[in-house]
Amino acid sequence: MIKLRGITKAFGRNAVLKGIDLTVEKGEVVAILGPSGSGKTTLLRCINYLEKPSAGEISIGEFRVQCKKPAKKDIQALRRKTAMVFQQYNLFRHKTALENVMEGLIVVQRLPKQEARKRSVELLEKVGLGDKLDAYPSHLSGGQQQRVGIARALALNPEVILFDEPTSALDPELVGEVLAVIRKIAKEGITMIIVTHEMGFAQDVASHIVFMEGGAVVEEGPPRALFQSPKEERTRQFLARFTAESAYSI
Ligand SMILES: Nc1ncnc2c1ncn2[C@@H]1O[C@H](COP(=O)(O)OP(=O)(O)OP(=O)(O)O)[C@@H](O)[C@H]1O
Repeated sequence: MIKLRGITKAFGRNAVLKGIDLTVEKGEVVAILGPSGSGKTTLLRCINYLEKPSAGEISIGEFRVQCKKPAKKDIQALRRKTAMVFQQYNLFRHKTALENVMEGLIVVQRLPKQEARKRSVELLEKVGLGDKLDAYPSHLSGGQQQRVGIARALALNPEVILFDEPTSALDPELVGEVLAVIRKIAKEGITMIIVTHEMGFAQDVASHIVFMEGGAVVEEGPPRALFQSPKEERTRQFLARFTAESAYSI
């Protein structure tokens, strides 16, 4: 189980996270929704210390970090327990798909090269890229690069995978293939926190939805309740805006 308590983050005078509490059960898929600038990405980045929270506490199982004064070893441990899938993929440009996935297994998990290779091939096959092992990122579509990013995150065998708007950099026709892979691994019981603007996907895949605005959690609950009968006016307005926009784009 993952527990965030009182996560606070400011950039200068801009208070971006105002004491976030969140509990994610093992195997749960949590989608974080909210308007642009509400702090969704910052929250995700705080969970694996790509951003340093100003205050709060992060627990993953028995492991606990006090964010104000974390020990260096605790930050390293936190990073090993969490893997991030980035909006812009963040692959090594000069490494092949296979080498990108192997990297974490060799450097972080210290697996022997042959073992790392075998596991990476399996993971790339799992995300449908068994025929692209030796391709460099520049020869892969955005959707394929993101699937390498997902294989790389899975390779680390983390307690939770953090997805930061995994499809928002993709051309519309490539979104489906990435969402299909995320759907597939969600069914395997991997704990995930997904920041997304894909409402249909969130509704479909997530077991729990969190709606954020202005650096705070406004409302959270199961998808059905939150989408069909939101309690808060701000959630209602946000969802109504999205529904109107998608109707317009059709
Ligand atoms: N590195 C940074 N330095 C200064 N301000 C930042 C930094 N990163 C984010 N912010 C600010 O924090 C606020 C929240 O940004 P964040 O990216 O977390 O929002 P978001 O909800 O993920 O938005 P979007 O849906 O547009 O990605 C914004 O006001 C943003 O300008």
